[in-house]
Amino acid sequence: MTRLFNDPTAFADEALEGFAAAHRRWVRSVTGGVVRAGGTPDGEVAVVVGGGSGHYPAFSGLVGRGLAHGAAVGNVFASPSAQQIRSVARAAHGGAGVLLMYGNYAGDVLHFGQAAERLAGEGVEVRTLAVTDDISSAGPGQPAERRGIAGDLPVFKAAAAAAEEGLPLDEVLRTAEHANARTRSFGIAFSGCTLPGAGHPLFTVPEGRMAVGLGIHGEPGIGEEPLPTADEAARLLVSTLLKELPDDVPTPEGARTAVILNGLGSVKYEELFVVYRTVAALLADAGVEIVEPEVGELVTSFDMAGVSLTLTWLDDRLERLWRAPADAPAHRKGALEAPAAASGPREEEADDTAAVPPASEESREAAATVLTALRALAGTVDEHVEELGRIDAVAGDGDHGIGMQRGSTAAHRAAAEALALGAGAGTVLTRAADAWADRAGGTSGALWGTILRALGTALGDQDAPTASRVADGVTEASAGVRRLGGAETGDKTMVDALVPFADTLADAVAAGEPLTGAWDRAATAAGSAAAATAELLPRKGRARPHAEKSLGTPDAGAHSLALITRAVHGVLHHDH
Ligand SMILES: Nc1ncnc2c1ncn2[C@@H]1O[C@H](COP(=O)(O)OP(=O)(O)O)[C@@H](O)[C@H]1O
Ligand SMILES: O=C(COP(=O)(O)O)[C@@H](O)CO
Repeated sequence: MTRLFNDPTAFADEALEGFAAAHRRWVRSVTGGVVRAGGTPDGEVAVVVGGGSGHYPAFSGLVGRGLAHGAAVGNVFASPSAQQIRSVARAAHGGAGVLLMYGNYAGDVLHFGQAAERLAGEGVEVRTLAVTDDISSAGPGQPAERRGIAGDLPVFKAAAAAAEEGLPLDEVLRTAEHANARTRSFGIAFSGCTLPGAGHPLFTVPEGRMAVGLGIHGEPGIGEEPLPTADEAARLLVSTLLKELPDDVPTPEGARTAVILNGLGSVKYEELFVVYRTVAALLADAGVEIVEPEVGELVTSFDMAGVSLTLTWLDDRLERLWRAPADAPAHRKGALEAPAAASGPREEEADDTAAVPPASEESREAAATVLTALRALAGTVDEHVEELGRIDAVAGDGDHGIGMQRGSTAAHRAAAEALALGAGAGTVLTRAADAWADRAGGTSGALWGTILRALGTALGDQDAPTASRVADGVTEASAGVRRLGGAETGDKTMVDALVPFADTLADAVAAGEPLTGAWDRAATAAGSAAAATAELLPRKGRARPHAEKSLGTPDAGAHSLALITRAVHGVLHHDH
């Protein structure tokens, strides 16, 4: 249960504010997150990490000398937006390039990827690395599909220590890739977590049972077994990880590992120590030498009761980096030398959103209808916020309602501001697109940003918004979402509703049907397709590791898209 909060939608922002106020010796707040208080030494590669809130000390608590140079911090269980990441990366950049590091979640991959593109376009040398240590999230043959959990710490640290040694960007990246390839985690859980403001946990584990193969977003485990003793838990964790050694570690005998026994939020330190006692003994029995173990909370999931074991199989180089001194709010070891010279805080950019491009009278009239449609969109999301969260919690992380609400509210507000400045339909939509992606983060933030932007580009600020321009915009939105997310129909994502929506609209408009009737037909197609996703097994996104659990429940993103298209039809219908 999360008891202490004000407005649940402000929880992440308020927590970050308090964190920064309490840790001024280490960090400085910037738009989108925090950077080291002392800045990045000139000429040093900056390691910028990030992810959703709800995982403290990941990610802000890992910013400090010997560890990350900055952290982009998203909403609860949602990736930070590309804009936040870009802002933190620019503030952390010490002139030698930036390595962006994050867990391998759909929203993170989309937003960090977009941020990397923007930074590169601005002349910042940038590389990305997604941590993939959780062996329960995909088989050994699909390492790139695995998600990042407590293995974040050793992989981030290897990269940051390599940066501190003065290595160039590509060497820092290679070091991070090597550390990631040699890091494996596995976990178990006894109860799920409750998001701020929610009345019940994202999942429950029956009395006397444990979930095996946990995620860090209260995702249910991939299996269930009887509740173990501490020794049995230790045996399960160790034996599972010893069965999957990295390719270049032929046997545990004589190997050396960094070991992390991580508490997920409500397992007591003493309980962790009781488990660690046996973990250490079992590893010793297998001939493994433990190097500087960590037992405590390093990547959490609110009040989830769970524990995970991480092993990073060391070679001489990785061992030196793991042992290197660090001084971050949540991870300190060794003694650091005097800091190298760092440039002062980099200026935040001025807000250039005031002026809008000139627009024709026709386009400004259309912009008023767009605003009404965005109001209806936000209204239907508000009305269904709990239902969307409930659907997402079946096999995902339960935040779809909250994310859509933050995004659609911000989009409506930005659109209203642009309209008041005299913007045309295209600019109103592109401002709404940016606001949605920037405020919401998460997978749906990136995808809805893409949808609104495609529509805005198709409508422009000069021409009349004809039915065929709208249909072209929706067709481009459908292509853009598939390009960005890599999902196709049948993967159980919003694409399953978006493609039939776009295709039906385009066909009806091409057949000469007026926009309102064509949209009606398309919204009906989206509704049926969204309902039919209940019978699909997810192949993308957060729900994938829990495929069977999601059978019988539609995809949250497909359902919200269908609700939105129907609400927008109400506006078109009313207008004509
Ligand atoms: N690769 C993808 N392409 C298109 N849509 C996706 C993809 N991955 C996930 N989704 C959609 O995103 C929805 C979840 O959105 P959101 O709650 O923002 O996710 P998260 O919490 O994982 O960031 C899913 O229900 C699905 O419709
Ligand atoms: O949830 C996180 C980011 O992934 P999404 O796919 O946006 O949910 C975050 O908590 C871990 O980085």
